[in-house]
Amino acid sequence: MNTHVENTQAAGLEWLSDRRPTRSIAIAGGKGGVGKTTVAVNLGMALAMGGRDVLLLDADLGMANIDVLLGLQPVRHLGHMLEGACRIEDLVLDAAHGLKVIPATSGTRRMAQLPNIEHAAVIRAFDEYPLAPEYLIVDTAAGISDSVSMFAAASDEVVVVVCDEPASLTDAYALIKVLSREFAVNRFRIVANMVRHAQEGRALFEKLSRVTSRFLEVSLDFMGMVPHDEYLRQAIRRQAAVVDAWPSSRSAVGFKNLARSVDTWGEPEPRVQGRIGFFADRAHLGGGLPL
Ligand SMILES: Nc1ncnc2c1ncn2[C@@H]1O[C@H](COP(=O)(O)OP(=O)(O)OP(=O)(O)O)[C@@H](O)[C@H]1O
Repeated sequence: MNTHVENTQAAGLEWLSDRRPTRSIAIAGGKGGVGKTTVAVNLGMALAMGGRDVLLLDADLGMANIDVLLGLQPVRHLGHMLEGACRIEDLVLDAAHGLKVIPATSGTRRMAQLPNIEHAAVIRAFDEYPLAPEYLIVDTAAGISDSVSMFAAASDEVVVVVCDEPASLTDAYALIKVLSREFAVNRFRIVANMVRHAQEGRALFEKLSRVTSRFLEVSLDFMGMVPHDEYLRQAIRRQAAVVDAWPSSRSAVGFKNLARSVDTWGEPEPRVQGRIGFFADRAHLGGGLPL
């Protein structure tokens, strides 16, 4: 049996169909610590275990930690590419199940405070990326800095992670407001993380929806929820994604459901004219997605 089929069956993710054109998905949240990186890593890994070709970009520049979470040892990071020392494809690391990772760096003030022209250079670098993945998952930083806004606005989809804390909802609202008013992003997918029971996830989504529908011209879709799960911490200690280390745990099941939902999304919204985007030069990929 080939590895691709084995991975899919082992993960209980038999949704596979034909190869997809590239879709970029930013994972954001406003507030720190709501689980953006956890969602990015496990969603990426679940899709990879389902046989999808996934590239995970650590865009939490300056406080990056995807490499640590997945036990990878980067030699170079995005800073080296910006200095012209290497190309974007030279940064790619191989994680389990074929998941590919582009690391950033941690503890570097220059990377945390890049000017917008360099954020744009990171996004444009993907135009030259030789093998377009089916999914590019972009883990963004906390807050509503220019970096977060630019990476989110450059993606086909924006996933907003929330949890049951008042500051999480107010920060998620602030992020959605900035992205809609200043960057014309008008569709958001909401993930409720660390939920204690199913009603809590829905209730969080509905609370956020009520406020956005009153004050903003945006559409919010409930993407799903991930339970609070101690196995996640154990997976972190093992430097592995929980979907890989404990595929039957509560959180792993939640992440796999998120991955299934991603794989059923329809066409992305057409890109706003003139805005830079990941894989904007997609004509050569034959994907036929609107630019
Ligand atoms: N569903 C969950 N169950 C239990 N713990 C979780 C869950 N999701 C995230 N965590 C834990 O919460 C902490 C914060 O998660 P994470 O680093 O993914 O958040 P973040 O939003 O990316 O943070 P930052 O804003 O600092 O980048 C981590 O210790 C993580 O293991």
